[in-house]
Amino acid sequence: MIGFQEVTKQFGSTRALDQATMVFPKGKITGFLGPNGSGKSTSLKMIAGLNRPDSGSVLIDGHRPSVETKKDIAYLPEIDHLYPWMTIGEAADFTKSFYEDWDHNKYMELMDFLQLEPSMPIKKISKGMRAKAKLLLTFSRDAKIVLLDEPLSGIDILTREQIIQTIIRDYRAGEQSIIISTHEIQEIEGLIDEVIFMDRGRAVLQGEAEILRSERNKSLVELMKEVYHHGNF
Ligand SMILES: Nc1ncnc2c1ncn2[C@@H]1O[C@H](COP(=O)(O)OP(=O)(O)OP(=O)(O)O)[C@@H](O)[C@H]1O
Repeated sequence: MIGFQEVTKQFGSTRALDQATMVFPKGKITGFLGPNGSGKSTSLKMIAGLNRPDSGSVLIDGHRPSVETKKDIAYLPEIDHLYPWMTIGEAADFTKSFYEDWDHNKYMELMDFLQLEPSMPIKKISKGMRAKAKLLLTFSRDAKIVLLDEPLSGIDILTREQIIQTIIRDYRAGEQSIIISTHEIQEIEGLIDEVIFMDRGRAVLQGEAEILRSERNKSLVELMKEVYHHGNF
């Protein structure tokens, strides 16, 4: 379980997180939803150990983010972080050198499934292919925690479908925790067990997707519209 307890993070005059309290349950897929600037990327970076709270605490199975917790986390950032001068195969070798949980068989299978080739130069491939290459590197590890920051953003519909299938393909329910940040809930509604809605640096609604749907008799898309258009629920 990953828990945020009253976490605040300020960048200059911008409060990215404002006493955010939320729980990402273990072994589940959590949809981490919210408009631009609501604090999703800041939260994921905090779990990945790339930034620290100004106040409050973040605990991953009871431990503060550290070099040790990083070993169990596969993080797919929103930005295009692949080195353009590498081929996909070189980027894979580079990633592999950092992590003990690299699974070569999974890498080969996913490469085939995503219709990528190790010899493809990153600077020459399309945006959709780069998104798939990022996913390939993330899911070729057997990480206990997978953080996907906007994995579908700016990607065409067929590639989106492939990305969703990749997420479902090897997911180890109960063992692996996946957090997917997005503002496009439609694509992931069928995939997620849990949901957290962020607004202005706070988690404003969270819970099991199925329970929220039945309690409120609404789809998550409708619920999202209600949360963000009226600001109360
Ligand atoms: N390193 C930084 N320096 C300055 N401001 C930052 C930094 N990182 C985030 N912010 C600001 O903090 C706020 C929250 O940003 P964050 O990226 O966490 O939101 P988000 O929900 O992920 O949004 P998006 O969907 O646009 O990525 C924004 O106003 C953003 O501009």
